[in-house]
Amino acid sequence: MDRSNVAIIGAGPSGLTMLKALREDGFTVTLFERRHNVGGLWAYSDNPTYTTALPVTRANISRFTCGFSDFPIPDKYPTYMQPHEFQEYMEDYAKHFDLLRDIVFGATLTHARRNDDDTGWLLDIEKDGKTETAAFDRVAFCHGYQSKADVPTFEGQELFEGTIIHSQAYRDPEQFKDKNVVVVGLSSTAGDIVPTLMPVASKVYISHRRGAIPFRRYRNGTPNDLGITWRRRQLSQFLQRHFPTLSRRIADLTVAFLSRRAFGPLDPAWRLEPFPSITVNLPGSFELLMPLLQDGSLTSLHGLTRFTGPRTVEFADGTVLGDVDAVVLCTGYSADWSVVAPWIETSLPQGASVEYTGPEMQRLWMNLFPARYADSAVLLCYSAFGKNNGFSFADVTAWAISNVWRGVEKLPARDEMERWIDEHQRWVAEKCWAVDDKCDISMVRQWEFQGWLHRAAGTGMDNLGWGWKGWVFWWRDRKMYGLMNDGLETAHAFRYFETGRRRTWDGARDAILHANEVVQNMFPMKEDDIPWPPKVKV
Ligand SMILES: Cc1cc2nc3c(=O)[nH]c(=O)nc-3n(C[C@H](O)[C@H](O)[C@H](O)COP(=O)(O)OP(=O)(O)OC[C@H]3O[C@@H](n4cnc5c(N)ncnc54)[C@H](O)[C@@H]3O)c2cc1C
Repeated sequence: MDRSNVAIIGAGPSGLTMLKALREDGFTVTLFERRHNVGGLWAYSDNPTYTTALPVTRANISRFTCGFSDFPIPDKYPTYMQPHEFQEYMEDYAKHFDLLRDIVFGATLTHARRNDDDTGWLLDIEKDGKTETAAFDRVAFCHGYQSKADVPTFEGQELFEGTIIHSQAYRDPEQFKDKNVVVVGLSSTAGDIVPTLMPVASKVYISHRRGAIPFRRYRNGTPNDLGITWRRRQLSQFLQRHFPTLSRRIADLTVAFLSRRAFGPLDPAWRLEPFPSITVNLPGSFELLMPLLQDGSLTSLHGLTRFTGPRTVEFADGTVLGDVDAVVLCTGYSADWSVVAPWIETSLPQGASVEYTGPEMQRLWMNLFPARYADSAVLLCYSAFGKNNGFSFADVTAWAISNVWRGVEKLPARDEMERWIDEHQRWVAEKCWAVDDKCDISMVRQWEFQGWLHRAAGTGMDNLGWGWKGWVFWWRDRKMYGLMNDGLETAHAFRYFETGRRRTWDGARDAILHANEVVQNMFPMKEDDIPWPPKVKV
């Protein structure tokens, strides 16, 4: 195969599935990972510059819908997995498919550039203190869309003599023993960190500019994500496409209703409301944080505006705290573009009907391919908000990319991709900025993205549901038709539909049946039997 020598950066779920898919399709692949193990941010690291899930973090989707497509998550794991369990699962996945032989651990990509005749890539890889340059035909950048800490700067920050750290560097609450701590940002990360601070710190405040949707993992004794089926997903995409305002309204009202029902009345003093729109902001995992607001031990404050002295902090409503020892910034992450900075193109949206004041956006077709180098580079660090569940998204994306590079799936011409990017950026600006001024700019139009993804990947899932081929499948295998459309949305479905196709996995049917059976036997649980969180006060 021509141009078959591919480098992959990062051994998280995206990089692992990319390695597997490309190797199966005949590419020669080398994966560079700066950590010493697989698992991405689920592999705990002490390095304060690496994003890491904390031991207290729990997955926000259940194990039934988030695994790899041909490697079921074993029943020994809890419904909502912990980081070390995900890491172990990925380790087992890598061993099972013999992926480790193509991975170079402890190897950091510092710089990627085109070679002199513009036919391939030169990668500077640092390992054991030495940097060497390696040449590749193609590169898949899977180094994480949450690899860089978003660190705001505040007026008067230089006056402050306490500690200011970003959540990326937060590991041990003991450093905050007996301190007064302000946590900035009301996010899932704050939802993880605040409860670890409470037992050791003297006083903890949470400062936030806007509300947030509190998310509870179980509803009526059943994991929330089990309510999402392939058919409902398609219906929601249809509504989003043809009736965007109505669909946003329905989604927001439903979420507001469910959040209030899950946590009881929300005190205005917590300032969780007004909720941001779920269509541009994900809900927060606050199950451990909510009881702290409810019993008054955690105080909600307006957005932090400036520092005015060695320990003095001022907030948007004029509140001043004069005894602050530390500020923990839970202000989010973005992709680290520094390694690709010299050649990745960025731009501001042009011609949008709203004033866009956000950052420049990377110019990527489908949030994946730089139009100029679509045949030799892909960046999985821009995510696709509202994507398929968990790791199966990485799986399906890897198949689509491999098909493109094998020449099985054709991409549009470059100028068409550029036009799509212009229009996409306008859409993001209008969708986000009309609703909120801080939202995930990695969104894609799901009806368009999912259609392309599944067609390009050859899963056959784009034909399920109401389409003609879906009815043929209904005729052929009614039980599976029902389970794949209206049952659990398992990753294995992506390997079943087009029996006999390249990606079909013989174990898919049994895995789908088994997962549906387990779920039916396990749920709904009685309120007292729900294992996580330990107890929710309502
Ligand atoms: C705290 C937290 C909780 C989350 N919870 C969930 C959840 O519950 N469910 C869910 O689906 N998603 C969750 N996510 C999203 C998470 O990003 C994905 O689950 C997933 O880890 C993304 O996979 P990835 O392979 O794209 O990136 P990552 O997991 O970030 O992996 C990227 C890898 O690239 C390596 N790398 C980075 N730069 C370089 C370099 N220059 N050279 C070499 N290697 C490099 C990193 O060391 C890392 O191993 C969470 C994210 C965070 C931060």
